[in-house]
Amino acid sequence: MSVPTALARKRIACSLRSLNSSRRAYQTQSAADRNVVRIVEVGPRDGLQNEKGIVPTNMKVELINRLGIAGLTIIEAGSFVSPKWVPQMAGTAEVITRMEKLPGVHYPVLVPNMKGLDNLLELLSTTTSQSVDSSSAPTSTIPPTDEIAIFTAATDAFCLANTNCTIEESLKRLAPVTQKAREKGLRVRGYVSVVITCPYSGKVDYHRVRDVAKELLEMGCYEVSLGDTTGTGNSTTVGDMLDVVVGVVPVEKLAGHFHDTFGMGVANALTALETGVRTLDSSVGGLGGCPYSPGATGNVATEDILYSIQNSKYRTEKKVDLEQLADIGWWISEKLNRQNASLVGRALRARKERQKSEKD
Ligand SMILES: CC(C)(COP(=O)([O-])OP(=O)([O-])OC[C@H]1O[C@@H](n2cnc3c(N)ncnc32)[C@H](O)[C@@H]1OP(=O)([O-])[O-])[C@@H](O)C(=O)NCCC(=O)NCCSC(=O)C[C@@](C)(O)CC(=O)[O-]
Repeated sequence: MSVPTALARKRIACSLRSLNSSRRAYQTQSAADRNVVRIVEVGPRDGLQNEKGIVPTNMKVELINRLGIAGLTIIEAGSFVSPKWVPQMAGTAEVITRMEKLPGVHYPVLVPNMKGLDNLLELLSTTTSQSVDSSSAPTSTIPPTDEIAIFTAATDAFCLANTNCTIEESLKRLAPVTQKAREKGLRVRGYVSVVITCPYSGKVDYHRVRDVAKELLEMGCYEVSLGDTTGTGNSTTVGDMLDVVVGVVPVEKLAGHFHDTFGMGVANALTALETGVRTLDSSVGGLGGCPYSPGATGNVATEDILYSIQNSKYRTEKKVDLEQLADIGWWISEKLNRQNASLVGRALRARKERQKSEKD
């Protein structure tokens, strides 16, 4: 057996420390808490950013409002990115100003650089939206958002295509953004894209995923979402990737973000849950795709994730009305003239129609 080098010994010690701290945090939670799954609904952002046409602001606002009423508590509302790069997100300032801000619901927005953060901060300094309780009149003013999401990738090729800079440059760009956002009281979430395969450079080195995720956490992100942007992962590759990452990054700080290109989204989400991940990103009706990941389809559908954990040990913190969510999936799919990509949404509608025709 070979003797580990000093660097390897340091890495092992570091992994053990991280595992022990994860284990301690895990042991202090009750079994019920451990099985609470946070859903981050990304439909209004990841879902709509890839649409061919421009989605009207009214429709975006209605989508966000309906998702909140259905019980979702984290709804990614849009992006403060360059409209030259992603024109579909150009109206985000108006969207987050006009949406109904439900108490207890968070509405993060994507920010790629200091310009995006400054634009958001300017908006926050001048705007507050009404806190609306469905049972009463507006009660107080709450800022439209309390959270940003920054994003980078596990390959330089994707990072360049998506944000015009290498991973290293993006981390340098994002560090002061994170610091300033935190100083202004905003929470910061991080994304690492292409954690399984890259559309430009192929198979991804999972150690790179691990190192970038670690840097984002050290920078000040409270959580890092691992994106299978191309949707090529399966239970084995996602499990292998998580094994590498979780050796160094505490599992409770990770989220899974699975695109459903090969129909593996639910399987990958369940693999992530079994590994200890408790936050999953998904989009209603399986909307979406990344403009810089050719051929990739939308995120795994929120309806499919919720159905997959029904009658299991897992539950969401707040009850989400699955029937209502499925109706939203149908509504937005029809409005966008696209196929509803949620199999659960389709099955629920078919059942409803059968029941109706049996009654008639
Ligand atoms: C990062 C940049 C800006 C660099 O793009 P760049 O061209 O290098 O930037 P620049 O600084 O040279 O600016 C170019 C122009 O954009 C303007 N600009 C510059 N920044 C902003 C801003 N924030 N807001 C508004 N305008 C901005 C800037 O003012 C300038 O305007 P001009 O002087 O030519 O008129 C660009 O590449 C960009 O915006 N990229 C975003 C791409 C994107 O949104 N991709 C999708 C989101 S990531 C994703 O979907 C993956 C994820 C998160 O879901 C996880 C997964 O599935 O993997």
